[in-house]
Amino acid sequence: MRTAIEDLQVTLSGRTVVSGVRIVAGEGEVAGLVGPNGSGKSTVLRTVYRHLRPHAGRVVVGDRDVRELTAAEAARRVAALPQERGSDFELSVREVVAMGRTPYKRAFAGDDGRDAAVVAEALEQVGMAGEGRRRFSALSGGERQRVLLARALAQDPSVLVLDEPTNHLDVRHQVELLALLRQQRRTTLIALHDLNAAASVCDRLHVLHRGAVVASGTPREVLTPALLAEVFGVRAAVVEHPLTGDPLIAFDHRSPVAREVPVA
Ligand SMILES: Nc1ncnc2c1ncn2[C@@H]1O[C@H](COP(=O)(O)OP(=O)(O)OP(=O)(O)O)[C@@H](O)[C@H]1O
Repeated sequence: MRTAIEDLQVTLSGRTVVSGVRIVAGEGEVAGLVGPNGSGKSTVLRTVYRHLRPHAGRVVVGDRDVRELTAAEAARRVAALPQERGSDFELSVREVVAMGRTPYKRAFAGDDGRDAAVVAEALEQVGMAGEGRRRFSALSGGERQRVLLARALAQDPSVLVLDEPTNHLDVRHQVELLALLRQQRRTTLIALHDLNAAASVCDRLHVLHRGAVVASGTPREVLTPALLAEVFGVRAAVVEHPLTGDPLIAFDHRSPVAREVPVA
């Protein structure tokens, strides 16, 4: 479902943390939010999954402002893998993933066969089939993350919101997760620190810097050496990936550029 973040402003503890943010993710598009620490990526995503209320502006999913939806309607439209990930569920893996089916249930209804099939498929997609009986609290950080992604997939949302989903994942699971997102063709908003991963998985990138969007476009348009120097304070060459043809950023780990260069 098309998702539009319109002129968003968020104020936290009296401080304007993001302002004037406009981001549109078209139907089926993977829209990436990238930017340095503290640039506002999580804050923007939190307004999409209604963890934060905007001070001004709005988030429109399909034809509805997310603030006007009931909790169940919102949960059927938007599922999130937030940065703050619970670890204290005294539940099994399967029970955690089954929580994703809640917005489809009537009060006191039990699991039906379809719910069980959706849960099983979601676990399969994240490579956790066969782990359903394990205690969630006994999993490693990366395993928990995959289970929470399965919960979001089981929610079968129109829009998926992922905040740093590759944190904690080993390289194989990073690659698998990104491939899964590409296959899904589901409208997705994703914050990523790994710019090469962002270049390979995102249709469009939106670069946040000090709470504002300073560039939007395809990865090729956006990820230029000049932008990497200005926004991220790094020296890098952008070449073509020899296997995929995607932009590939080769960082110069020996010499950062001066920070605090004003952005045009
Ligand atoms: N409750 C709060 N009160 C005041 N300031 C806050 C609060 N929560 C976050 N901030 C500030 O808002 C700014 C944006 O934070 P946010 O978490 O959105 O950035 P981010 O781009 O996701 O960062 P990171 O890459 O480090 O995860 C930061 O300067 C942060 O310190």
